[in-house]
Amino acid sequence: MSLNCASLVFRVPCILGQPRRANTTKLTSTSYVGSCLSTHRKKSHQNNSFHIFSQLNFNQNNSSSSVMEDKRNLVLSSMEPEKYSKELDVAVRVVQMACSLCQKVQDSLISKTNSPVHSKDDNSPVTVADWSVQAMVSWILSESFGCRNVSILAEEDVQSLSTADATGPLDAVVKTVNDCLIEAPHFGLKGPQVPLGTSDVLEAISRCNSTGGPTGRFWALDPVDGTLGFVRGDQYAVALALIEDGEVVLGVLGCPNYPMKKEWLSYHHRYHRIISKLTPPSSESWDKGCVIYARKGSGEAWMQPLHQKNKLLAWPNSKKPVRVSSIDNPALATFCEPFEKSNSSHSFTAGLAHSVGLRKQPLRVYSMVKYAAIARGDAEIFMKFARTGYKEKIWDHAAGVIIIQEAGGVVTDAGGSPLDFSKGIFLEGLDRGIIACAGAKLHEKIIRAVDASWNSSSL
Ligand SMILES: Nc1ncnc2c1ncn2[C@@H]1O[C@H](COP(=O)(O)OS(=O)(=O)O)[C@@H](OP(=O)(O)O)[C@H]1O
Repeated sequence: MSLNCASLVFRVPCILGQPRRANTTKLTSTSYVGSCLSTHRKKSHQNNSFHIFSQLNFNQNNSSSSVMEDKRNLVLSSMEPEKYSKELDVAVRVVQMACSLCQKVQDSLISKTNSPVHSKDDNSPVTVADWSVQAMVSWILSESFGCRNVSILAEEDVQSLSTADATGPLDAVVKTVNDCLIEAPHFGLKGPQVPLGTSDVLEAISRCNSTGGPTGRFWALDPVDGTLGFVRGDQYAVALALIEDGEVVLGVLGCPNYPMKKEWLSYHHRYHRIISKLTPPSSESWDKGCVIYARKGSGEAWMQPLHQKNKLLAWPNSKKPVRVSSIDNPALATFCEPFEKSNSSHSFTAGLAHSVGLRKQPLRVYSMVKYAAIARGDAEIFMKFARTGYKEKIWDHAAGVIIIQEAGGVVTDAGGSPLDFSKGIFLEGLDRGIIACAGAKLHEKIIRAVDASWNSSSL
């Protein structure tokens, strides 16, 4: 694995870990501004330390040896790579690989040469891509950090794939995983020396058996988020987050069909495909798809284009910063919500939208691409109100939440409390729904409207 360290050598450690907010704390505009200020302070700290480093070099010849030793120690301690830099490097590369894998499977699904759609016990469609991404990510993370150091909580379980009537899908998964891993060097990662066998693939999937919790470190993976969008040829995402002691510290979101023209988000992806076929390829290689990522406490979120076939992944050279929109006028704001009304009450959000003065039609998009849209500044609000009794899973939100927060936005439950990733697989204690906004002003308006509508309905 070639870790890109060039940019790290002269950088000082970024102070991670903002003070943990108690789960009962409501997020207000003041706490939001507070988090922006702490980010600013961290940046000043970085600049100061860089200054100290230059100063020490300049004075070196005039110093006594013991003073020089002290200074050298000071410099060495400030040259430590940023925390989680290797984890972020590997996570971005492996999500790039996963996007490439998914694109191939989705293309074959659309061309109908074979049909990789299968049914899980709960009748939701699950694809070869789900299992293959999970196996591939699990294998790469284990190789990069050592099996014993990697704990993964992921969506797919191995049982349905290892039964006798699943030999067709299993063979397809093994082939898909190996076809993907052979490309690992293009992504700056090391693949296996010999192709993985069936038992290796099953083992990689079954290794993702973490149950999360408040202590220790684990990865949360949704191999293909928005399965319905995926099988319909529309939006979906690959989501990978690193959670440490109950806090999300890294988030990486691959969005292979994210259109570069934001208006196209509201069109069915079929339209994008037809137009792409009708128009000759332009010199603009970045026409759709991106990987977005953020590290806790950095105050920054980034996106990069999808890896180009047969090229070496140029990362982080190709990254661009993303920032939430500055629109705080509800009449100009775009709000997104789940595509399926069974996943979120469209009528309730329509009422809320009306009461806070949102005027635009809702943008219904599958998967965590909605989080990406807020982080990139293409939409201002995301609301999800699942039916009573449904428990949100952490892999459906962890990566998106940290990316929006570091891009300058606010994410809470509908009562204004932060989402709690420390309670295992589910977002326990979630109050009614999830609200993500580009800014504190819009967020407060929506929280107030939710409260008002709840109170009036209980009268
Ligand atoms: N009943 C119900 N209510 C709420 N949420 C549910 C429900 N059932 C499933 N899920 C989870 O929602 C994930 C898809 O959420 P989205 O916001 O992407 O919805 S939608 O696909 O746009 O309709 C979906 O993710 P995937 O399974 O990865 O597709 C599920 O984790």
